[in-house]
Amino acid sequence: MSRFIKSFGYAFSGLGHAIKTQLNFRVHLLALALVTASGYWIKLTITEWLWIIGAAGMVLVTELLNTAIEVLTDLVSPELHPKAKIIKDVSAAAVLVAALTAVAIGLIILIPKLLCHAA
Ligand SMILES: Nc1ncnc2c1ncn2[C@@H]1O[C@H](COP(=O)(O)OP(=O)(O)OP(=O)(O)O)[C@@H](O)[C@H]1O
Repeated sequence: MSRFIKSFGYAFSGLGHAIKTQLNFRVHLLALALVTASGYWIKLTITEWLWIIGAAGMVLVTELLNTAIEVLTDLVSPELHPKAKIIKDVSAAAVLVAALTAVAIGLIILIPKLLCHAA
């Protein structure tokens, strides 16, 4: 049981590292806070919340994996290397695709509801 609890500690330590070192991760958390506040204000349905949670989770997970991949790349290839560049660029592209998908989902859900609310 204590090993199980310890593994949570390691995971939270990783989360703390990403929050401390990754500006993008903090920006994603801020965006999530804003979407959550707007979601409460415009009273999203359960289905709409599920889409928002799924999209946000996908962005945060890819950002965490990107952070891990960057650190691993720096560890195994401290010197500049064309393959290290590809690894980091493709990993960053994964975050970009996840973020663009989340923005599209967010806009499709939020814009019509915000317009209805404002009218
Ligand atoms: N070892 C390397 N060899 C070749 N190109 C690299 C290497 N390290 C970084 N690069 C290039 O520089 C870009 C930025 O690298 P960097 O390590 O600063 O990543 P980053 O995304 O800015 O990380 P962070 O979010 O931690 O600032 C990479 O996407 C890659 O194109």
